[in-house]
Amino acid sequence: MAKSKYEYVKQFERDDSLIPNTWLVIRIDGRGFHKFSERHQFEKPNDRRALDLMNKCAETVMTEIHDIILAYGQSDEYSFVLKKECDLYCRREAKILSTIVSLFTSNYVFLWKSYFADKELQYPPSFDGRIVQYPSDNNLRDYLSWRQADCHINNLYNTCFWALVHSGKTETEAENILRGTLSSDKNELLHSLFNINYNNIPEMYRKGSVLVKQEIDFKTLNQKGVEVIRKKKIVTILHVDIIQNKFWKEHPELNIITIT
Ligand SMILES: Nc1nc2c(ncn2[C@@H]2O[C@H](COP(=O)(O)OP(=O)(O)OP(=O)(O)O)[C@@H](O)[C@H]2O)c(=O)[nH]1
Ligand SMILES: [Mg+2]
Ligand SMILES: [Mg+2]
Repeated sequence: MAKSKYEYVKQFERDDSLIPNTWLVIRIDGRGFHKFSERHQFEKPNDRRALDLMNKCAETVMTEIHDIILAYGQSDEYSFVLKKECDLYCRREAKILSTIVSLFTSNYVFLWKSYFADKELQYPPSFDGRIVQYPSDNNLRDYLSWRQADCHINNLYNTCFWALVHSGKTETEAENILRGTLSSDKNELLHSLFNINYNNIPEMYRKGSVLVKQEIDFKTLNQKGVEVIRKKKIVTILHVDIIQNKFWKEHPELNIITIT
């Protein structure tokens, strides 16, 4: 068929292919979730239902996009890791990013009622997203360590802050008490004032959520009606340390080199 005279407009499109053989990390983050969490009366500092909803959305994304090998989530953010050799959409950045962000967001709205049966969604939430390429396994591990350390620092601070506020301090007073304190001071404050042992707080709040795929055997019937065993990958959720080597050694399928 002859080309239409309009087709030249395709020349204006940019090549946004990501470079080959690099880990791809897609991080999405709730837009204005400070306000969103207030409007929906999320529990402070951690709302289990809100986090469970985030985890379910991530699980759906991971199940749908086969190239995602690992995901890590905390607060209103999720990071998805695509394997180095991934050729999804010929590694075109906009296609990969927009698919993951929209799939996550539509699931968030679609599944809202299953997690918040008693709360109407007040307005449509949105998520931003970016893709970062990491050339080495260590870069990828440092990225994930950075996010998990961020989860820990924020959670320790927020746990102290809301314990102080719930005990009658104003938000300004709580801020002043916590200004300049070290982790050890915060642990001590929780223990001495509120009899809270920080290590007993649920691991999901302290460590965030790690999603991996596990291969399992399942029984099914083939075309002749004979029972056969097939393999399939299911997404498993963990709340574990991903900074130390232990996790990476326990998951050789992720193909991350661990230096002992
Ligand atoms: N109460 C409560 N709030 C939460 C929870 N998880 C996330 N949030 C809120 O979401 C915010 C997420 O932080 P950011 O992503 O840095 O801030 P943001 O308001 O989403 O702003 P942008 O991401 O820049 O659009 C936190 O500061 C909290 O206010 C939760 O479990 N409970
Ligand atoms: Mg946000
Ligand atoms: Mg955030």
